[in-house]
Amino acid sequence: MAKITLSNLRHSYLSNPTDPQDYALKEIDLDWNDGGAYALLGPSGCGKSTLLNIVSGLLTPSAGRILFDDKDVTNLPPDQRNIAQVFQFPVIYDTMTVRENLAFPLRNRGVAEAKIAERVAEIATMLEVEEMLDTRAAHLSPDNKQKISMGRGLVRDDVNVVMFDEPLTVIDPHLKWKLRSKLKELHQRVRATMIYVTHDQTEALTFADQVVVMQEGEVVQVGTPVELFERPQHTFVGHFIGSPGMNILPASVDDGRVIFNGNSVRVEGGITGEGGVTELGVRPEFVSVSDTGIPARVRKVSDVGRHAVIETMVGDTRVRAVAETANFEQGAEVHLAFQQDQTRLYRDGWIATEVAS
Ligand SMILES: Nc1ncnc2c1ncn2[C@@H]1O[C@H](COP(=O)(O)OP(=O)(O)OP(=O)(O)O)[C@@H](O)[C@H]1O
Repeated sequence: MAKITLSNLRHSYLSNPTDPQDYALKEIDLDWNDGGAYALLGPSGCGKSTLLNIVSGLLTPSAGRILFDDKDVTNLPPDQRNIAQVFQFPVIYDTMTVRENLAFPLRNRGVAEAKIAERVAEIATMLEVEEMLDTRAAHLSPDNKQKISMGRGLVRDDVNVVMFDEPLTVIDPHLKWKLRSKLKELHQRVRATMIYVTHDQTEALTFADQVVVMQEGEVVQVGTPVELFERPQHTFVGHFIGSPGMNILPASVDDGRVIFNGNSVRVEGGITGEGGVTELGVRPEFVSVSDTGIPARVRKVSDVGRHAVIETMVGDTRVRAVAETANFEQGAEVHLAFQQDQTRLYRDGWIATEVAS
């Protein structure tokens, strides 16, 4: 397995790009460590597939370099990069048995039969598909087909990286969580460098130790699931991660004080930078409905099981709070309190407060 470095990477599908908007990837600098579990997370069109195709060698970037273990592979074709890929739809041979399918990538490279048998048995045990080994792939359910497709991606132990491109798309929702946790377990066992591409936050946060969040061709944050939740570096991350996402509220800064709808709000620490569009960010989990604080009116209450989401209006701005009970009347006049150490200021989307020391 290898460490992967993306250095000053940019890509445009246009022949004469001039504007930043002409680039599908704007400027990417990333290090993926040997043996790490990474996710590339972002909405449709943010550049995930472009980045994946550059790593696999299907696409040559307009600028920048890709290194595997510090060796420049930017101009190497895909077959010389030694990468395993698992796609959205299962790639298996229907006429072969599961055993033959799993053995295929090894047989193709002339691996000795004894070693193939050993490795196929190992992967089959990990995937819990031993009893299917002699079944023809055509007879498998879609989720089992995708499991075997994953097995084919994992069976070689000499690849630089295993890349998963939205691998759970075809899986029934009630089976998704099973395969999701299976993949996490597989990573812990094989310790290969793995990159998992998805637009689904749950899949990314379950699988990865480090999540790379992308928006409009840019990386907006690289962090652990906890870091992305607790301290979004950009309002996009706050909004995109969490359910419901972070409250992003229009605010102004007046003589060092942050004002939201005429109310002074205390933020986590010192304010940095100047100018720009200023907004407050506070997750619903850190907003409480209380007797004192910012006056608000309850608009809607949704009981979502273990807790309730209280949607309130502060003037014309919607603010959501997570509460233990759904015991609030629609239209009721209430007050909101923001937990100070979880309340941040953003300027032009980027975080502009420091953690209090
Ligand atoms: N072959 C292409 N030619 C021109 N533009 C392209 C091409 N492929 C992608 N793009 C554009 O590049 C940008 C990034 O697309 P990309 O497919 O990498 O995003 P994505 O995050 O993988 O989205 P999705 O999940 O929908 O595949 C988009 O604006 C897209 O329209």
